[in-house]
Amino acid sequence: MEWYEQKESMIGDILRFVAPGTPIREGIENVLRANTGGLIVLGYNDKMLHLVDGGFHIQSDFSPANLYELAKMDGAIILNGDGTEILYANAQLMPDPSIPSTETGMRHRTAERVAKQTGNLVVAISQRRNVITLYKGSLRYALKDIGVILTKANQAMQTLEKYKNVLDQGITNLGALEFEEMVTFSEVIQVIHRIEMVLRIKNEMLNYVDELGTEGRLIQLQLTELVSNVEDEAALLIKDYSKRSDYEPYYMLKKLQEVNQTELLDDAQILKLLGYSSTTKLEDPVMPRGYRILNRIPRLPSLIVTHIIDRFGTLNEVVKASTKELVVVDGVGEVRAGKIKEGLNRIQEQLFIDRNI
Ligand SMILES: Nc1ncnc2c1ncn2[C@@H]1O[C@H](COP(=O)(O)OP(=O)(O)OP(=O)(O)O)[C@@H](O)[C@H]1O
Repeated sequence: MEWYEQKESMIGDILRFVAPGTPIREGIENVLRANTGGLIVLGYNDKMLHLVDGGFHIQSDFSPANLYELAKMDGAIILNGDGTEILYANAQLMPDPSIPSTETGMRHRTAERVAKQTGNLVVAISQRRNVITLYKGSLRYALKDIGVILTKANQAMQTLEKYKNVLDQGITNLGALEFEEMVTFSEVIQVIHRIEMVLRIKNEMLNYVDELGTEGRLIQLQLTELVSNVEDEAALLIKDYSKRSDYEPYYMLKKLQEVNQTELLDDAQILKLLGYSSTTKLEDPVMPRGYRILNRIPRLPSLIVTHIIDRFGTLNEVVKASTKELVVVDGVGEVRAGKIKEGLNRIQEQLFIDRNI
């Protein structure tokens, strides 16, 4: 995993752990409302042992109400790693003061240092500023107000819908051109750009969904409905046009998204990833293998699609093939060959109706 993926997945784990609907979050919200402030450490391991001073040993089951009561005392509360037990309260934490901290207040400085020193999740609930800050290792994350995230998530959803429509139209247009043998790299790359845009917003939304917990269920449903097939479609597109046999399509999709994380997409980079040389021009023609279109034929198993493409090489050769020629392929009999021809005709007709170029 790349560092930012690790970071992303760690943030995701943490956000799910403290998401609305969990007992931990309910406890934290209680402390926030009570205006007492709080410092909560999750996990009591060897590293913690050395930096805890004083406090009461409690050893009780975690409940939001217990947390609330204990937060009235000064000092830190220490829970077990999964937050099901309260181990200590009123503890003084003494992390290594030489660990750098960007925080100003003592509570937050301590939280940041303890997180860095122990790797545990530490939650600081500010008394004066009404904010919850999470620390784990060197990660810092300020939880936002649920209303604010909901608004952002809904805005992102609208943007996503727009981009998804644009992508769908691009895919339709590309399909129509494929049947006409008129595809150039330019159209392929345009569709890849659009896929990247959609996936980028989708990833942003997944963070909101994590952070919203039970409050985000509706958004999660909408998100799944809207983009669940985008990655599969993208993988087929890559299989249609990639020249590389060393990359598996989903791996390549990830690679494309990595480029996306750090810099803006660049046509030449995409061409290179797809295995084309630097002399390839955008206006050069290119033939699809046919994975995308053939996979749309009802009840045609993808293994047979692969056999067909192995035999014919490109979509256009498949389209031109007679029923007799199709029957030669492993797993294709008379009936199936007829269905393939019929399916291709129907898909082509529909694409020609839906295209807008
Ligand atoms: N080392 C520590 N161990 C345990 N608790 C601490 C430690 N340092 C500070 N606290 C707790 O934090 C409280 C507030 O400290 P301080 O005002 O300096 O923090 P802060 O980061 O500015 O937080 P806030 O925004 O809540 O004021 C202290 O009263 C104490 O309960």
